[in-house]
Amino acid sequence: MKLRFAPSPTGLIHVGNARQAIANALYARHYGGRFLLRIDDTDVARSREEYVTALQADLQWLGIEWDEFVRQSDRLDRYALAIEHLKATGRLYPCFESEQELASKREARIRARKPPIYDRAMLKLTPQQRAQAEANGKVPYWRFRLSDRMVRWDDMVMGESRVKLPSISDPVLVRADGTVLYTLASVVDDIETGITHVVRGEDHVTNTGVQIDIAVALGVAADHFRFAHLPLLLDEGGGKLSKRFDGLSLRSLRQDGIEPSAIVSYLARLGSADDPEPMSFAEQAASYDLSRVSRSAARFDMRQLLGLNRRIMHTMSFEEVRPRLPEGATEAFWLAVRGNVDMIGELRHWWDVVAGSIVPPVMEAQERDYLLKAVDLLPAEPWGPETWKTWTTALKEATGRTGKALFHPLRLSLTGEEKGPEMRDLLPLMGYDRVAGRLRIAAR
Ligand SMILES: Nc1ncnc2c1ncn2[C@@H]1O[C@H](COP(=O)(O)OP(=O)(O)OP(=O)(O)O)[C@@H](O)[C@H]1O
Repeated sequence: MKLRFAPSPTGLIHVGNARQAIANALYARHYGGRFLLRIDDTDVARSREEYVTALQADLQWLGIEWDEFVRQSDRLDRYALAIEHLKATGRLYPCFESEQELASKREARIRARKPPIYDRAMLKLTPQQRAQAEANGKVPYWRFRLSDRMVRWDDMVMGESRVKLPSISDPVLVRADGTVLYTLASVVDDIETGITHVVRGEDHVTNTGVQIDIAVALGVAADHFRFAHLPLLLDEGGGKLSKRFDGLSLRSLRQDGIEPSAIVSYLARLGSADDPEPMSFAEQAASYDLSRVSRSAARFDMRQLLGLNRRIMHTMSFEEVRPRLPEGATEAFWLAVRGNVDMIGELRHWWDVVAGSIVPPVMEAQERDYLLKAVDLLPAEPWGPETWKTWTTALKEATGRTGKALFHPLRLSLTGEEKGPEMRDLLPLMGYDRVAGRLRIAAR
């Protein structure tokens, strides 16, 4: 068994792409198969080397390892051989129509209430007409003559699937400049690199019909590959994700401080019958089941991802996170805050709360005396976990305040936040001078 993830290096990969990478890698690991990373860079105008580097780094960050690596741009000679074969067997035919001619033919067909597919006019070209076109300086591009049949396959996610080839235009597989299109390159690669299972997005369903036909023309059986098409992942507003908009790229989630295992755990189970659970890659692989993925589109839910992230962070040791903590942050700080933040990015603020400075909150005038009293009653250092209790008990006795009236003005003055980690843990980290100073500022 061998699977592959085949992104085009045309932008930073997003959570939708990552969902496919994860599905392929987990399925391969689950069955002890191999996993190949293929860079689909036949579109020279849009492919960029920096995105190849970025996507490898992003996948490695997720914990995805590949057994083999190939690039389509290194395999052009293989495609040339396949092109020769398809020409020799009459499946590729030269075309000379311009974009404009094709557009007006399409309009004419729509007006005549016919499906706007290519009319195969060039199939009827005589050798003389072709020679004439070439003598006039025209260079052909090449279309693949699709079979007149229905292609069927048993999709591992979508179930019984079919594509009616006669209702699709014969696809262009070779451009006039001789470059190959993805549709052909992908089939040649899948055959020659020994891919057995093609797991990809639902946007490829029609492609699959065409590619099965091409694969058969290249000499393999119609059921040579098993296919799984996962529904596309939509953004929170129900829109399509794109490599061109950075919003849900792995890079931006990483910069926000989301844990890679939260992303893998979330995407592995998204749209499936099983709730996402924080697990390592190996644990995910052990329980991975493609047949439990739903056929309907899944929507990315940031709150669910953050919920998982929070659970994962809660169990992380100081040693694990140390390199990503603000400079100088101690283990006591990590233990105090880790259960109260959704992502590492939020720690900067809490470090400023205990060791730096914060924007002073605006307090109600009637809290003034209370806050000054709180300064008076601050216990002398050294402070420990019991200091908060000792202090607030003394304040309660001196002022008669209880509950929210007792605690809330203190938390707000000292942290600038309504909620957050336990004050019991934060107070000793802040120290007498910072606490007294903040209370005095808040009382102004
Ligand atoms: N929103 C999405 N949800 C799930 N899978 C997706 C989504 N968008 C793309 N994919 C899948 O990601 C894989 C990599 O494809 P590809 O690199 O062509 O992505 P793409 O985002 O469609 O790229 P481009 O925008 O450059 O065409 C394919 O299996 C594709 O089906």
